[in-house]
Amino acid sequence: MLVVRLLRGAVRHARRRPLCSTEGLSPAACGINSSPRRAFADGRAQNSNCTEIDHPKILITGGLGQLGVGLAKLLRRRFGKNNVILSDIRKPPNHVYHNGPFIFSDILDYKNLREIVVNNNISWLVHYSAVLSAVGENNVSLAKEVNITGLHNILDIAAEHGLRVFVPSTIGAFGPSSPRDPTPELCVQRPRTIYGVSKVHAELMGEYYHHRYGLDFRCLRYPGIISADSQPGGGTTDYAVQIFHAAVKTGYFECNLRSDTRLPMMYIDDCLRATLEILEAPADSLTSRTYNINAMSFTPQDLTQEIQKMLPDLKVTYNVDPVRQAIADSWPMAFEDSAARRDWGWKHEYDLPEMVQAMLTHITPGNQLAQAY
Ligand SMILES: NC(=O)c1ccc[n+]([C@@H]2O[C@H](COP(=O)([O-])OP(=O)(O)OC[C@H]3O[C@@H](n4cnc5c(N)ncnc54)[C@H](O)[C@@H]3O)[C@@H](O)[C@H]2O)c1
Ligand SMILES: C[C@@H](O)[C@H](N)C(=O)O
Repeated sequence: MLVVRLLRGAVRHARRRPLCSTEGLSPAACGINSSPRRAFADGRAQNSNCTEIDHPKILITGGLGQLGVGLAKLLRRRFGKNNVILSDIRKPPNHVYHNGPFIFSDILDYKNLREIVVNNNISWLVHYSAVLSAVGENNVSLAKEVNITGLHNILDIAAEHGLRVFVPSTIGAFGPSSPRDPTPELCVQRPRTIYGVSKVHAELMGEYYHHRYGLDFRCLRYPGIISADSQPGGGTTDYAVQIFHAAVKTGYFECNLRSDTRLPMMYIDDCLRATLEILEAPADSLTSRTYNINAMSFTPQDLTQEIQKMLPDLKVTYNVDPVRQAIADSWPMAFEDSAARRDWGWKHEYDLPEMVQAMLTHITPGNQLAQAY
């Protein structure tokens, strides 16, 4: 009886709402959304209104990692400095603190997260908090807590408040039984890491909430991301960032993956632009809620040779880390991303030579990681 009453209330509420004219609004944004954790409990479901989608107020969780600060910069250029709030559980460096709104937010604290969303009138949520692949294998319970319990909090809050929510997945959501060269959008997903398992869980939960509650869930499976001014957070693809700093600083790098380990990779500018593009894509252009995106694939040997074209003295030796190598050997070697290209016009700009040139241009002696963090 209670459920019937609440559903009737939700239908009445949806009828009272004005029709949305903005193109691309999801059912969530247009008011047929119900949240699992509270709306069914007290009938007070809230919904985004249409103008919030044109002028979103955005919260980025886990924003002090490799990707968050760059994304905040891009989104602030597009939507205004004060409309993008970075959050994390760590203290931001001064340059980040002074560049726009920053707030403490632990995704495991549901009540605090909810207060932040309500008090700041958040309409889009970019969920970047995570424990990455290599760190996750060293601390499975932390990875379960952050990547699974934390995700549940995010999805419930997003559904409750009618938010558009972006959750990145990864090449790590595939495993040794997936086709690896290339890996299609839809295929067997049996990852062998807690990171991968938690990301498959995130994809499926987000898609379930979309169908069950109308949540505007959007997800991209990122390749390994390569960035000049932010450190990677403990993943299997970290070598592809570290090699540049070693090349410029000492001319010597010890690689923890075998020289022939081929993995899909992407320059950060392409990754962040893809994220903005999927966030802005009209809902009716999306035939899926989870997309592969691809740019390039290379081995440590390919990367070394490309860097040596500009820094011929670079020397690389190999000291394989068995944990990272086993992970890399179970991941895609190349990624198939035709659905993203077809549905919302995804197109990468950086292949290996352009990426190497951009990285070495950014990593000048006056612009080292140590100074950025
Ligand atoms: N960087 C990549 O190569 C890559 C590739 C594929 C997918 N991704 C995904 O993109 C997202 C961002 O990646 P990243 O490289 O910036 O990660 P990162 O590891 O560099 O940063 C993650 C951030 O999450 C924060 N965090 C940890 N526990 C938290 C908690 N309880 N509450 C709030 N924040 C918490 C950390 O402090 C950290 O700043 C992640 O979801 C990751 O899985 C990244
Ligand atoms: C690929 C990605 O998810 C991350 N860089 C990791 O290696 O864990």
